Amino acid sequence: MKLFSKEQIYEGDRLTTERQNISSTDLMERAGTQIFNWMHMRMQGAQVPVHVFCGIGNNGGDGLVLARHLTTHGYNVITYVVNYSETRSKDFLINYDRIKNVSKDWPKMMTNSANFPKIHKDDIIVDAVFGIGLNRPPAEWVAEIFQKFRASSAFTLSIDIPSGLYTDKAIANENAVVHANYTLSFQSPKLVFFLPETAKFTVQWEVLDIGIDRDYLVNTETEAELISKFEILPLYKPREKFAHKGNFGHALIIGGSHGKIGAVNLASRSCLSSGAGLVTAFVPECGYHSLQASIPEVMVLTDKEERYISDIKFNIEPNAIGIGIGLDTREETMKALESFLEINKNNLVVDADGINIIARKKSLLKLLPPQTILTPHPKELERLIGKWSDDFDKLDKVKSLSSMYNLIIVVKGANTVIVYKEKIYINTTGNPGMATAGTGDVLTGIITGLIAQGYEPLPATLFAVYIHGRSADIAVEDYGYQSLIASHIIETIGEAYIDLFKPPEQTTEPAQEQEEQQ
Ligand SMILES: NC(=O)C1=CN([C@@H]2O[C@H](COP(=O)(O)OP(=O)(O)OC[C@H]3O[C@@H](n4cnc5c(N)ncnc54)[C@H](O)[C@@H]3O)[C@@H](O)[C@H]2O)[C@H](O)CC1
Ligand SMILES: [K+]
Repeated sequence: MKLFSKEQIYEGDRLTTERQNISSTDLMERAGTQIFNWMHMRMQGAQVPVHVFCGIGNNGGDGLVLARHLTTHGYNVITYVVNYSETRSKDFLINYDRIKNVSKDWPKMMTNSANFPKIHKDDIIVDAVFGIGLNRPPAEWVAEIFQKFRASSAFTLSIDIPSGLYTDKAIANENAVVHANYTLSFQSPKLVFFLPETAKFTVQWEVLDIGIDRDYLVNTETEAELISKFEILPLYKPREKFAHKGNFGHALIIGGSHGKIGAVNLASRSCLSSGAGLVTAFVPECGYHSLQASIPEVMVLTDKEERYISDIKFNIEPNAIGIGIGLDTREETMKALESFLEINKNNLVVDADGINIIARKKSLLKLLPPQTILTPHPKELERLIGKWSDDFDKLDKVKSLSSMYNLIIVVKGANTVIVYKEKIYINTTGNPGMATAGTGDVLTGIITGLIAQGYEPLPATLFAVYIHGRSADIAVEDYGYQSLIASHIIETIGEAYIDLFKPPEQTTEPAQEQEEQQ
């Protein structure tokens, strides 16, 4: 799913009104009506007090449309105008007039936080104060209103975006943002719903279709994209009946040191389970027996050193190499990695200590082959790009590193982000159970396995991150967050593949909602 920028959304609105020959007021009517339909379907006329807080821009206009429909359908609705500016938008004003026609209770004007109403915890708050047009911090008294929303504990539904969030920059003050239980976002979710510092401001989100011009939506390239089954399925490479193991490549996993052979075990097993035809592990001598005994399918080559890797030499011709897991960063191993990179021409996936070594010696970056994949966790990323001031600064830094060295960078986290040059992909699978030892090794194995069997580096990375998270989502149903371990994720890779071909669960749209949309 494309994540449109603020500018692209405004342009989409403009083109839609032009091509569908409707006014911006009509478009706002659609937007507000969609929110109403959503609520009406769930509330079925319940007389819970609904407090609709409207700003003075178009987000506030949407709120007024909603409040009008709630009123005419007999709901218990109280409307407020958070009058943070006298520069009201045209469509706000039109809808301000319209609501006065349907109710004797005109919207209550708020110019400070002192006259904030009493809101019971079982009431509903609709937040239509700021939309995507926020361009500077809200006034202190407006922030106080947001804090009172939160203090009331009432269910808070934000329209389009929790008020106080920008679409394209970091917030300055967490207290000046609405904490939404649910956000109904028009046409596309906003990037900030997925970034670590701002994801918490909405517990859930949903996209409402307001009929923006199809051609525009299809043909507009976005900087960010959300990756779910819909995007992943077309990347899948089907297998032919007469295929044999030689068709699916040879993957090499290089890593391990005394006490960290398990990392290589995990990566090699996940590499096999992702579908690589052959997998060889290259480890220090001490890893030989445990690997041979625990994974009979994997071939093992060893370094001359017993406890660490000192010289990476092998007589096979792999199609992809995953390197760095459990590697250690001692001097001898650093030298070995450097010598290896100087002659290597193979597709590479670099993880863990492989990244730490490169972070210590940045000149190694230019030895990485084109479209090498780096899979840092937050600390490794910081060693690589330095400290960042906020999520947007982090993305900028990652993008420039990616562009400068032609790298695919997997920024691991709750919503793993894959960056390639100027483009960012946000994964939607995975769960908190994955915050446990070895899950990164499993990911490295899957990416390496996919490249070995013929996936190009970028599709391999997107596919792997998705499958890795999906496997964990399947496994967590049996194990729960606490007891999920990396090995479980490997066991369910097969189910994650099968799941790709299951039809999506049916979402039954009640007829009533459909009718209202027309
Ligand atoms: N396709 C769609 O998604 C549609 C969305 N709609 C809704 O319109 C808003 C965006 O409306 P806009 O008027 O541009 O912005 P806001 O409502 O967020 O209004 C803010 C308004 O106030 C000014 N401003 C910005 N920051 C501040 C501040 N800190 N203090 C005071 N004033 C501020 C700014 O100049 C704006 O004018 C979108 O989110 C949707 O809800 C349409 O209804 C239909 C199509
Ligand atoms: K809002």
